[in-house]
Amino acid sequence: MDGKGKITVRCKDLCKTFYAKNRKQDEENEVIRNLNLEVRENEFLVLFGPGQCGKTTILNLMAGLVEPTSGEIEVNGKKVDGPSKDRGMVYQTTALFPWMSVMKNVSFGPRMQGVKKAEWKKRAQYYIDLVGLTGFEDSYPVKLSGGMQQRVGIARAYCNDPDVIFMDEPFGHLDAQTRYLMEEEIEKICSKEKRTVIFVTNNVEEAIYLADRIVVLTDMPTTVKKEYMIEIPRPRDYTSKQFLSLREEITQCVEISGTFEEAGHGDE
Ligand SMILES: Nc1ncnc2c1ncn2[C@@H]1O[C@H](COP(=O)(O)OP(=O)(O)OP(=O)(O)O)[C@@H](O)[C@H]1O
Repeated sequence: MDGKGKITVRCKDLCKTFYAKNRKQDEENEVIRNLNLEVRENEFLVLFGPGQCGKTTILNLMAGLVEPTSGEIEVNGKKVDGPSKDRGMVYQTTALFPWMSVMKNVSFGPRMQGVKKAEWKKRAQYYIDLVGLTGFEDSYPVKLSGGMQQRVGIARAYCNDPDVIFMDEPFGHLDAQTRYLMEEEIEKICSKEKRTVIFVTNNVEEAIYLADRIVVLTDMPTTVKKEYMIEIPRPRDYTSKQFLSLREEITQCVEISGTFEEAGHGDE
């Protein structure tokens, strides 16, 4: 990244408070406070922060699934005011349609838009091949491993041809081995199919392995704490000196946020 280029996503003074009514009183949960963020075209941006700081809420706001309390979000210069096919989502649990084959799951978006069969089949096959699932077109999700299901979820997001893809801890439920494999896979896919990706993870190694830039978030109410441009050449070596020293620095940056001190006094 050279810091130039078109901005795909812009969050300006973004705030989100959830209000819940309980029997005794109205409760407020201020999750995001004045978050400012710009994400450039084809950038792989990782949101990294303490547990429960509001990472998923930020993605949901950008995806138009949740409304901000104040502030604005723009995608390609257009105000976000609801979900759109220009914004794809890959979830932690795959959220596939269990009654649909891999082909039908991947092609779901184009089919819903009325794209002709020959075209959606071609497009879906391209992404099925890209994620390494050639031969599994007619399989159903239940027959696939967790890693394979995530591949379907990724192919489905790409097949809709979005401008930006949000990935919410997509490998969080996978075993360590599969997770490493998927990190390599997603890197290959992203270098072949350039897209703006905003990726949430709690795993510092995953963040450094994948990111062009890591945005470290504060505790709740969350905002940007610090940003790191990751300029280590790809594919990255988890054991290199540069990787390890960055891991140390970013881990400390998150720990200093006070999560752990507060956790110690949680029951007082
Ligand atoms: N729809 C909602 N209604 C009320 N509160 C919500 C809602 N969605 C999220 N929250 C609250 O927002 C806070 C942040 O949750 P969120 O899931 O965004 O954090 P996170 O950083 O993604 O968590 P994790 O580290 O577990 O992935 C939590 O206190 C949660 O209870």
